[in-house]
Amino acid sequence: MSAAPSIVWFRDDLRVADHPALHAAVERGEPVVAVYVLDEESSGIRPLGGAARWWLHHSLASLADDLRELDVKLVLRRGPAGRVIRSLVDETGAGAAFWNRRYGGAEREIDTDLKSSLAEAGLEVRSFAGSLLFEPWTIRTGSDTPFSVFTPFWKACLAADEPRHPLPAPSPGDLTGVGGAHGRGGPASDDLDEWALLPTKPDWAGGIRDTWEPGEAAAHARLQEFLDDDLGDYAKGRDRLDRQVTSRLSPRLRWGELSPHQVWHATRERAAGTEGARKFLSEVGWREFAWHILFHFPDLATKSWRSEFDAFPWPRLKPSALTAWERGRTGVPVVDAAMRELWHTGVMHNRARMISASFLIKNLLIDWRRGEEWFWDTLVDADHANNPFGWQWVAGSGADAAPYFRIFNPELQREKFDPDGAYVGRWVPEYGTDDYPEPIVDLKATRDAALAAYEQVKAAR
Ligand SMILES: Cc1cc2nc3c(=O)[nH]c(=O)nc-3n(C[C@H](O)[C@H](O)[C@H](O)COP(=O)(O)OP(=O)(O)OC[C@H]3O[C@@H](n4cnc5c(N)ncnc54)[C@H](O)[C@@H]3O)c2cc1C
Repeated sequence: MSAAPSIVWFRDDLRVADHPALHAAVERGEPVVAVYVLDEESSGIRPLGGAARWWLHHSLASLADDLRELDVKLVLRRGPAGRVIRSLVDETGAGAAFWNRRYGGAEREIDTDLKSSLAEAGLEVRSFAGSLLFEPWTIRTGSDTPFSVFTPFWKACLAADEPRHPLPAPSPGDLTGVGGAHGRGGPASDDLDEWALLPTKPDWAGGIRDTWEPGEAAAHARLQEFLDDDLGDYAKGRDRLDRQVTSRLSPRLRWGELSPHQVWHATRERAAGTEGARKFLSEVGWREFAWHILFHFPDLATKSWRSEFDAFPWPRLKPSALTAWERGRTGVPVVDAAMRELWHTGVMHNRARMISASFLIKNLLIDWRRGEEWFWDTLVDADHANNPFGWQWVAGSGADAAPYFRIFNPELQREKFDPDGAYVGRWVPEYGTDDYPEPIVDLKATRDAALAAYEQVKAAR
């Protein structure tokens, strides 16, 4: 035995169960250095938004506790990830480095460079599939191209080998940290509090704190609760704004407190063949689809996936309209309810995301990128793929997107999906009183203007 430790680099996989990289370290048998790197410096890395930083803080604290139970200290480091990991290798004399794959463009570049330089230096370096059910390069059309339409994509996924069964969490005694019991003497770590991921002046996170408990244990508890109580209603009830039947697992999947493999198998074991399970897993399939699109089109957050949309004549931005939308003061009640739900809880119901995004793009005629950035900053589940994918889906410029001319009427959406007004009543209690503003735009006139502007996209095709 060489006793040269194994580095396990945690990224968007803040869990100890079904963690293939951690599992590989257990199998290798040497002491483990577990590390998380806050990288806000490498070129092309998108800095996290405020709500995401809040989640990250708490999820890291929870992971550190879980690793401590396994006798391993979570080492926190900050800086360009490639450089940080290389210096940790030098410091610890590591003989191996393991991580679960990332699929964004900049992240892949960092990981590929690092993999080859560490391998050249003689380390055993291995990466694993931990965050997606199907690797993006494995799901291809009959003519060997990536899919651009969801239904055949998901059919191809379902026809592929079933995703692997989740790996167990290591037990106490399976691992030892570098530096003795609980890794106290191991490599130095930053102090999580000093990263200042939590808001202080002002502390706007009260509503988010009341809504969520980040961490792997809470993620599993919610998965079980969803399967017990809500899955049966999911297929019929998932679009209703006034009911809570969706899983609310999106931040768990975003941060990897749960793996999609765990979700897949738990759902199938409980309810395989039911309508609820099929529908729910196909939504998890949309997450796969968004990530596969990002893998093949890394500029998804900034560039139109369908390039003819570059011709869209966005008018000059009216900052007051953008601010009214962000603050939930547009005078359109379902949009305002959605935007206030987002600000207060750090998430928004999927249908509300579609309605509020459509309103921004097609009634306020504001570029989808402005909306995407606001969601990026305010969502606890702000996801590199799902967020820009969702925005481009609504804008019409994305893969398998809603046709541009299909413009949501927020009033009809409210009647259909919040029939008793419970959702609007909860978030916009002053609706119907003199304190509530008049709509900032005329829905019909702005819809017509949006359709007229769209003619230029059609001409560019
Ligand atoms: C404009 C817009 C922006 C969005 N931004 C994000 C984002 O930043 N992060 C994010 O996770 N989702 C995003 N979505 C997708 C979707 O709204 C959320 O995943 C969903 O509302 C999360 O709630 P849930 O966990 O209860 O979903 P459930 O209905 O229980 O679905 C289970 C899981 O499937 C995945 N999923 C469900 N719907 C979608 C979808 N349409 N696209 C991709 N994956 C999906 C999620 O991981 C979700 O947790 C966005 C959608 C739109 C229209």
